[in-house]
Amino acid sequence: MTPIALCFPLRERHGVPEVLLGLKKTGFGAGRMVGLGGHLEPGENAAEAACRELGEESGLVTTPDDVDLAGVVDFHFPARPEWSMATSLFIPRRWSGTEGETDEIAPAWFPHAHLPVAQMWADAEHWLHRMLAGQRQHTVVVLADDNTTVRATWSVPLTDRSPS
Ligand SMILES: Nc1[nH]c(=O)nc2c1ncn2[C@H]1C[C@H](O)[C@@H](COP(=O)(O)OP(=O)(O)OP(=O)(O)O)O1
Repeated sequence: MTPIALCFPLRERHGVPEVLLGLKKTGFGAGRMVGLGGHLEPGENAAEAACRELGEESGLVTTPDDVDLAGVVDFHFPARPEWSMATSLFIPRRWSGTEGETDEIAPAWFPHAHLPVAQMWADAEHWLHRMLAGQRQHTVVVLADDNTTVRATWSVPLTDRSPS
């Protein structure tokens, strides 16, 4: 399983909670709306990677001391095992800067109640809403052989012993 770290800035606009996602323009999952983030670099932990990737993909700046682990999702692609990922989800408590589009991704804010589900991976509904509701869970997603639809998924509360 390749370790991946994602970072989900949250804000409130006119009393409506919003999350920052990004339209992926290149690489794995191009054309989909995803969490900002990516692979860990050698020597990096997941929180460090989440902060670095947030900066590279959106321009927002935060630090590992300012992010909280909000969940873990394992994406299993049995038909393409090399795509399988162990994903740590982080929510930053604070950040600086203004988000902007990069060559890789176009960030955009979405109200929690109006996530762009049609543009997202089909499994996102199984874990993203719960994470946004404050539930810290370890979710396992098994993709079907089309590498797109969901064959199975389950979640357990995140414990200190869950991988991150
Ligand atoms: N089943 C799935 N459900 C989901 O919601 N997001 C998924 C997913 N499978 C992959 N992703 C997302 C998470 C992350 O945003 C992205 C994979 O990480 P990366 O952006 O790192 O990939 P790339 O190879 O394009 O980029 P680099 O890490 O910069 O090399 O795909």
